[in-house]
Amino acid sequence: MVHLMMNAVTRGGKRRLGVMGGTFDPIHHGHLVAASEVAHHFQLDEVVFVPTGRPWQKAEQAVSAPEDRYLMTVIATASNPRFSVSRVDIDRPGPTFTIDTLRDVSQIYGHETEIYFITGADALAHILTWRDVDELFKIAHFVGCTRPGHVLHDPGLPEGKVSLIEIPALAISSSECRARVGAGEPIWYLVPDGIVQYINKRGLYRPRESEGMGGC
Ligand SMILES: Nc1ncnc2c1ncn2[C@@H]1O[C@H](COP(=O)(O)OP(=O)(O)OP(=O)(O)O)[C@@H](O)[C@H]1O
Ligand SMILES: O=C(O)c1ccc[n+]([C@@H]2O[C@H](COP(=O)([O-])O)[C@@H](O)[C@H]2O)c1
Repeated sequence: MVHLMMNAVTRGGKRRLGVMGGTFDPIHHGHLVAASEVAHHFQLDEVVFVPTGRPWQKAEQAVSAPEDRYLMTVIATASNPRFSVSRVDIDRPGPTFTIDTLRDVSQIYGHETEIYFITGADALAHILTWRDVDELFKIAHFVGCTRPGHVLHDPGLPEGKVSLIEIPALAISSSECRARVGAGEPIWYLVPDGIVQYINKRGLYRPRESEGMGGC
């Protein structure tokens, strides 16, 4: 079910592009289901996943190499013809701001494209802290996905610029996946099979001494 905070999203026969930004460390089925549900409800022609380069609000935490996160995103989305992955954020030097993501994407896809920025309810709650927030709402419509454990307390979002969509609850997070791998617990079926294999192959999320001692 879709809860619209505005009554209608303009259509006008334009191409509709979903943009899903995230750290994707690693990408998991929560991300993929959210993108799929938003694509279905808003009849998006394509969803482009954009792994962050340097997520400035996660500066305090260790984040895997951009190239690993990019490759995992490619692997996870490869089987869906409507999903693609962009390098714009990982190739841009400096901290990642969504305003730059949206400017780059709209330049690549052209101004005849309506952009829907897909994000979780947790991220949306902090959107007013994002760089050039007023400009963001001029470039894209924002779609906030409900996420288990996160209730959106409207921080004062502009009317008509944001929609909320309830998606099937998948209580998965990247941090939980990383913790499970670190503890030697399985992440099969929380992430696509190819991601389990990529994490094993690259030894991601493991304490150094246990490297090579088994699979996820
Ligand atoms: N299970 C989920 N359901 C719905 N949205 C999700 C889910 N997991 C993540 N998201 C959303 O996807 C976007 C990108 O998420 P991100 O890459 O930071 O993953 P994460 O699981 O939130 O990571 P971490 O646990 O490290 O914070 C965010 O907007 C986030 O809210
Ligand atoms: O533009 C900003 O200031 C900004 C601040 C925090 C997060 N974001 C974006 O929000 C998306 C989700 O981020 P994260 O860290 O929850 O994976 C991702 O595309 C980030 O670039 C953007």
